[in-house]
Amino acid sequence: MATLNIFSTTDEVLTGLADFFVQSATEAIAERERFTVALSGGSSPKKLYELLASAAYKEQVEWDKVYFFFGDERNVPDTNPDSNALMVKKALFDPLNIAQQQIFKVNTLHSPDEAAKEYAYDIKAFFNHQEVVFDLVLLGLGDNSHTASLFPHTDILHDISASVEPVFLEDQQVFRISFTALLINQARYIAFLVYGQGKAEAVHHVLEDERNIEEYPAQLIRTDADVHWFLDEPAASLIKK
Ligand SMILES: O=C1O[C@H](COP(=O)(O)O)[C@@H](O)[C@H](O)[C@H]1O
Repeated sequence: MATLNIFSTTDEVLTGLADFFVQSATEAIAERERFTVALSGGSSPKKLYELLASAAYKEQVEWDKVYFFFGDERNVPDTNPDSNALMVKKALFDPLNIAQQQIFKVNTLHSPDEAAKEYAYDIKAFFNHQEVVFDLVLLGLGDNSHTASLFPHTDILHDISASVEPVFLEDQQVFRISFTALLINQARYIAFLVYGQGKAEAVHHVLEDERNIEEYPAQLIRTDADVHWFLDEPAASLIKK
């Protein structure tokens, strides 16, 4: 069973996850002298990144030993307001002066297919072509139960490689580039950040409904105790068990 951490307020959720990030980083650096983390995008995590860059947290992590990746990216230039890379640059990388060689971004100047292949290669090369095991993968949850860019009824849900793939979203007529579920599931720790009443139904479907990955893709993510959900009470309000 995944570990559920439920807090009263959004600020408490963010602090809970920031503390978990620090703990995971400290453990990884002590054991392997580096911390590899795949970041999530979208609307929810910006506040987490700002918190990690704040005075309260910035001295708690050896940032020069942290290597950053992106679990998914929009197929837009990294100057576009929709870019996950731009959001993280403003919220985390620039305030902490993270060196470019610690940041592994998707090259969205290439076609989605090429960008995904190139990113998969860069990741494998970073891990010396051994099994890719991130220390931590951060995830969000869309109100349609997508996570990373594993969207309902897309081909990537059936991908059986631990890799990076392009995803076409028919309803929006846009591409994204995303880790596959298998790549995410190889991580040491996985943490979901989910807050707000608007996410309550998705949380219930993913954690408690019958398995239906076409409708609830986040059910593809493993559910052992090293998968930590950080929720506020509104987002957790439809959890029955
Ligand atoms: O894991 C992720 O989830 C979000 C959905 O989060 P939201 O806060 O925007 O609702 C997703 O779109 C994002 O790209 C991804 O990394």
